[in-house]
Amino acid sequence: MDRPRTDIVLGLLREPNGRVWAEIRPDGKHLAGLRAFPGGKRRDDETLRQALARELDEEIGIRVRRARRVITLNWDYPDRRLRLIGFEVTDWVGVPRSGEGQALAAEPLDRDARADWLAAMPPANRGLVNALVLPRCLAITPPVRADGLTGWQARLESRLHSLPAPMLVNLRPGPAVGQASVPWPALARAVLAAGHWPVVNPPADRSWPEGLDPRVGLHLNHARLMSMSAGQVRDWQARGHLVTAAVHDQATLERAVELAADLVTVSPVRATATHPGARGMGWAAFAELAEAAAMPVYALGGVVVGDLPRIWRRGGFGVASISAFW
Ligand SMILES: Nc1nc2c([nH]c(=O)n2[C@@H]2O[C@H](COP(=O)(O)OP(=O)(O)OP(=O)(O)O)[C@@H](O)[C@H]2O)c(=O)[nH]1
Repeated sequence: MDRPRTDIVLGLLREPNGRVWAEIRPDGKHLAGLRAFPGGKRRDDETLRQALARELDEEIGIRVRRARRVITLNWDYPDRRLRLIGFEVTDWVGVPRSGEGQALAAEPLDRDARADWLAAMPPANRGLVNALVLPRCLAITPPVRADGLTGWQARLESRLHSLPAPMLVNLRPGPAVGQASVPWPALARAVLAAGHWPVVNPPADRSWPEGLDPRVGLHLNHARLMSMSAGQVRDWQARGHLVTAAVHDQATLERAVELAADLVTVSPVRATATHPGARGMGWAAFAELAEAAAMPVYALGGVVVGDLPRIWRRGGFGVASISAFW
């Protein structure tokens, strides 16, 4: 039988100016020399929040006043099986200071600083960093209609300015238009100019991100998720691209975890008008997939922004939709 997981509570302390506190793991400890969030093991007699309060008091001398759980992820090291529980802490008493001799500093963390943080932290922390920078809403564009790409692009550009920024915007003109005719760089620029975070579907030749703005994310649909090599995905991520993936079941989730996708959509949660005939998996199945994920999970399929509290209760992170946003 698998060894039980050890719960690790982590404080993601965010200052009002957007800086986030992190320490350098001290010599002699697991992951020594890497940047890490303050926190540690939950004791058997503690709740998660009690453990968070104790760890942050002991380690950096602060008293937590407001914290919300933003992500939980399972991570296996060769010698230990962990469950990392990240709490975003936005109000506390005291100034964080090193209580255990570790270097401690608050650094900016936003979309542009994301890649530097990921490079400095252990791979396990990718999901935690992403949970601090990703918007909760992912708007997927509807496909091109009878009026063609020009009408679609005009509708997109006008809508972008009325969507509350920032959002993730997944550009999907759909199969009716040839990849070659889609003006991807111009579309991505329009999304960026409106303050959002563009995500595109790379064509099959896979060499495409050459020269692409690193702020543009790349989406792996089912076919790409199953065929893409981990090395290719790592290469995109090393250039700063966010990599998103479509998950429908345990097998596709395992593949997304293997490729270390930055976020996944899980669908269809409910039956939707855009995919007639597809039955929703329901919230219990969604929760099971969210629990096994190592990255932020967006519910997709018949969900709306008002479902966010329900999504959070089931271990999800955000909401993805076509019809809720267009
Ligand atoms: N504090 C902290 N630990 C992390 C992070 N990411 C991550 O994988 N871990 C792992 O989570 C565990 C944290 O537990 P800990 O800090 O109480 O454990 P430790 O090994 O330092 O102390 P120990 O000597 O009591 O075993 C370690 O195995 C650590 O490598 C992180 O961002 N912060």
